[in-house]
Amino acid sequence: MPSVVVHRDQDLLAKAVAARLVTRLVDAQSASGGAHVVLTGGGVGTAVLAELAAAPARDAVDWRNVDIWWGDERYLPSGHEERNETGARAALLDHVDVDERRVHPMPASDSGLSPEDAAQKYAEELRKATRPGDHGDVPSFDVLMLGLGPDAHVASLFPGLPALQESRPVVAVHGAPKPPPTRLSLTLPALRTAGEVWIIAAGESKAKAARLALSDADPAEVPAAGARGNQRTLFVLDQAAAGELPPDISRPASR
Ligand SMILES: O=C(O)[C@H](O)[C@@H](O)[C@H](O)[C@H](O)COP(=O)(O)O
Repeated sequence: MPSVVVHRDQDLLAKAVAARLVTRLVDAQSASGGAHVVLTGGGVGTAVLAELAAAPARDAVDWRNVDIWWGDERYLPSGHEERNETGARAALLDHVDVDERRVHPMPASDSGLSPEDAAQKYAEELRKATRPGDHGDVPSFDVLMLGLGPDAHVASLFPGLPALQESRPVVAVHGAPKPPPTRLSLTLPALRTAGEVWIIAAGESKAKAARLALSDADPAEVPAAGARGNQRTLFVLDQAAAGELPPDISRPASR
């Protein structure tokens, strides 16, 4: 059963998730010597990274010992301002001492690869990073962050699209309703290899999606309902996004 934490507003939510991420990465590094984190695009996901860059405890994380992945990417040229990688670098990665060999952006459209071949290339990069004890062809991500669309999409898994039926770990997405139409995305099976999945959403426009995502709805129609970690699933919402949840779980953590 997913847990739900509600914060007063979007700004406090981003700060609180940044603090939670520091602790999660430090705990993972202490336990296993390294950490695998999957970043998300979108406004809230990028705001979390910016708050992390500014967080006093930021450098409690050994940034050279973190593998950084993406849950999805817009299929645009490298460096394009709309790429999730571009936003993540500006918000955080350019401000911490990461080991570039362990930063794993999804291929860009100027790679010369078709979206399908780009997806296959990323799947191969994921497979090469697996360690003994991982589940299948994807590393056991310590934490995988997801933004939430008003239609309950996560990553680039949009309701009704074929990507939701995929068993492969990475797919090309065409005809995405959120521009740009061509994207790359981890699939639900790949998301589920994560120890912890955090779904992060703010704003009234996400309230219905959050309610549906917490139900046992069909992931083909409500993709976020299929986004579950194998140890923990956490919804971190602001009060507005929690507005359609029962009072006993939509109580804010702080006023
Ligand atoms: O590439 C993307 O657009 C994101 O991966 C997407 O899944 C995003 O996280 C949600 O659409 C929420 O976006 P907002 O937080 O900006 O509402």
